[in-house]
Amino acid sequence: MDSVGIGEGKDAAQFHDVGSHTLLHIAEYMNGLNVPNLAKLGLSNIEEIPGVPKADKPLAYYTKLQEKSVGKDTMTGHWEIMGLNIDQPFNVYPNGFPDKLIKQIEEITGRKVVGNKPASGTAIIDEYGEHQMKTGDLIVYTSADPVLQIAAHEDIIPLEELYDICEKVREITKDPAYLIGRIIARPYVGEPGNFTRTSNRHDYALKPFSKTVMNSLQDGGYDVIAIGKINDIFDGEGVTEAIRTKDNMDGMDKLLEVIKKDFSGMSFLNLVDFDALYGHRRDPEGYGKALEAFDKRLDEVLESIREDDLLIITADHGNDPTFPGTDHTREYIPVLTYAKQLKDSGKLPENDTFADIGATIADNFDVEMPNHGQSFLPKIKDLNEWIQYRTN
Ligand SMILES: O=P(O)(O)O[C@H]1O[C@H](CO)[C@@H](O)[C@H]1O
Ligand SMILES: [Mn+2]
Ligand SMILES: [Mn+2]
Repeated sequence: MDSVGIGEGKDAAQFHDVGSHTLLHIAEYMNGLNVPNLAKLGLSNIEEIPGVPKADKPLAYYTKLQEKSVGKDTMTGHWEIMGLNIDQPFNVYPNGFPDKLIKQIEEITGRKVVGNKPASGTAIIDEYGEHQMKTGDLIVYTSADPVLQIAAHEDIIPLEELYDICEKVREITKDPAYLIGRIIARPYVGEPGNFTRTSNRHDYALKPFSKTVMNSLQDGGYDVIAIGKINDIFDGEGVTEAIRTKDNMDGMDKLLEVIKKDFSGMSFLNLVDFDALYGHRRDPEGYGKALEAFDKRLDEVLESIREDDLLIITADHGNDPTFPGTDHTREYIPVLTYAKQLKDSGKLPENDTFADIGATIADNFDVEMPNHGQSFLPKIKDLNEWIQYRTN
């Protein structure tokens, strides 16, 4: 659940995020969230969320985790979940990108650049879209995240060309001096005053700085099925199959297809709408409705998972839609760990790294453990019974 944080992290002050709480503030705004599946798994046992009854006997083992890495962006969050600790932050560009880079982009693309500042993606196309339609200039912008985004009208700069431009910009910014996490193609359509972005967005990320649990799984001969943005976030590292999605509901459809097929390993789904359509847009109502729609689809997930499947529901950072600004918030992430075979449930330790999740997965498959994180498995009481079950 991209950006579904559960309260300010211990170090929120360093990120100017004191008081942020994505789940709580959405639930307050909605006068209570209607998420019965998350409720029975134990969401309010982590921390009470308005409208979400605390389960007497939650189905899941639950906790919240503090981020260890020095960033609150998507790549940092996901990489940490898969066992890394990013102690050297990516670069951010609050005053835009250096002239030298902009000139280089103009040279290799033969197009002029406009924008070159931090902006919200919908606002920047309102500002420069009409100009782009007239001139074919590239709209380059960034945010509080380490991203270089290029917005282009699909009728003016064809998708193929936009992707090609982004690949080239990715190449020239691999120089460690830049340390830009992602180059992102942001295509849109429509007329001035009525532009909309399309699902043809494409991210070109740096490769993870070292081996992740996904690489360990792949090396161990397991499948790693990436659904949604996951393949981009890891630049394909450790991914054995990548499935693209159009939106959250399509992501849930694809997840259900994967759950029903025969494979051995991990499937990793990212639901980005929470973040992109509602968190950054500061739309608590849309966010709340999206959480409720997600929860409805959990009916099917809880039904379809097999006896030997382990389901982990979590997030990568916060994005409190009631907080000032339009950026991510440094928050704890919720963790719900469920398997049909588990007869017990309870609280897991509140550790200081998201890497506990990757460590749990590596431990589960008995592949190389990451350098960070501790597996939950020893804390899960009836695990022996479960392991016996799944190895039979
Ligand atoms: O405002 P938009 O274009 O949605 O950009 C958002 O999307 C970027 C990548 O997730 C974030 O860095 C944030 O800036
Ligand atoms: Mn994210
Ligand atoms: Mn985001």
